[in-house]
Amino acid sequence: MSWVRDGDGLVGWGCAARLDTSGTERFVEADAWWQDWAEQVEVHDEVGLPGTGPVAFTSMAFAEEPGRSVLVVPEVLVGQRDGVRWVTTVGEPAAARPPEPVAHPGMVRYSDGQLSATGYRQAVADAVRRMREVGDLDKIVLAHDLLACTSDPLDGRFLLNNLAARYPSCWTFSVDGLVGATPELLLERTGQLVRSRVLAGTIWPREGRGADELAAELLASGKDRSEHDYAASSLATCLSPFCTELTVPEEPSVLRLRNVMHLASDVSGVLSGSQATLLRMTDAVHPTAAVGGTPTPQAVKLIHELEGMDRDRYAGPVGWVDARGNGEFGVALRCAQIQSAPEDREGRVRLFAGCGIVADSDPDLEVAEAEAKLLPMREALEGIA
Ligand SMILES: C=C(O[C@H]1C=CC=C(C(=O)O)[C@@H]1O)C(=O)O
Repeated sequence: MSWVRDGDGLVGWGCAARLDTSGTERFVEADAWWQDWAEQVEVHDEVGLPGTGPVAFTSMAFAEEPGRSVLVVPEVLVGQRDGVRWVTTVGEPAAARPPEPVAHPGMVRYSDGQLSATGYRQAVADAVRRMREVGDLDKIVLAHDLLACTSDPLDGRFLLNNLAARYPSCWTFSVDGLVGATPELLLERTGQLVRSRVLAGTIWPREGRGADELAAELLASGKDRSEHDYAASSLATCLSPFCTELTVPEEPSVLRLRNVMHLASDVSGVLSGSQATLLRMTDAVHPTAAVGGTPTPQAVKLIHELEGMDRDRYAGPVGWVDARGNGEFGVALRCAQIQSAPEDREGRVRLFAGCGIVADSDPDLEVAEAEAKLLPMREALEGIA
């Protein structure tokens, strides 16, 4: 299990406690379980920072149905934050074995997942037609998947090392086989402060175009600005009832990554005295219009109809919570679900990528954008340095 950004973060192993849950009440159940569990343990914490003491790595399903959500409390946790390092153990962990060396997964073969690129193009075209003809939807985020098989066993650490090296500003995560490097922070809580990095609106490298030129084009694109505004306002609307102050930038900035650039809004707030926990607040803001759409209920319903696939935990909240209520949740993007067991002779993994669609989206460009968003995971699998 891990959650690492720029070398800081948490890495855990072993399982001291675990909850599997699903359905509409998954966040409520997860929250109650974690609070109960944390109340019953005796904690000796000499460090007192966010992420010290017991921590539950968390990965929630995107949708109410189907989907499974999981919380895992590792037996051993190693943390680092601003030059401070710590180790947390829960109970009497089994004697540590020296870690196995990380092996290359060999050759990679790709095949269609539950929704092929052609099916995805059609789903986007259908959504655009519906937006233009019916007019009950302003934005929808549609995704598709891709299967990859590796000729040798697949070790999640191989992917994590590559992602963390190539995308240091992203949050590189691994929870129960869901591995990725997300640039999008759904919600971070540190004491009474909350923070979010909303992303929506994307441009990707094109022949003969410099980075500054691309960034300027993205900022000037009305289509991307409207995609972004829906996402930022969905987050702000759902978060503001919990806050006495909430600051949303008037204009987005550009986040530059090696595969894509995004319009970004860094939102920050101060919580009111309410007892809302991070998991309850996450329940309130998920799914933002960066992964759902506007209005949310119509968009989520149409996602199910048009994609016809199970997103599982892709685009759901992923991260960690500690026993004091601090924690970080990213949006599980640029990720893959490892389906093979570590002892399997071949690896099997399901990759995901999606795009925000508005009435003037072009289905061919959305297919190309999803390709660009699949690159980090494909290159990590192929071991491209
Ligand atoms: C849904 C994804 O990206 C979201 C986050 C950033 C930009 C997005 C966009 O421009 O469409 C998406 O809203 C994904 O990477 O699968």
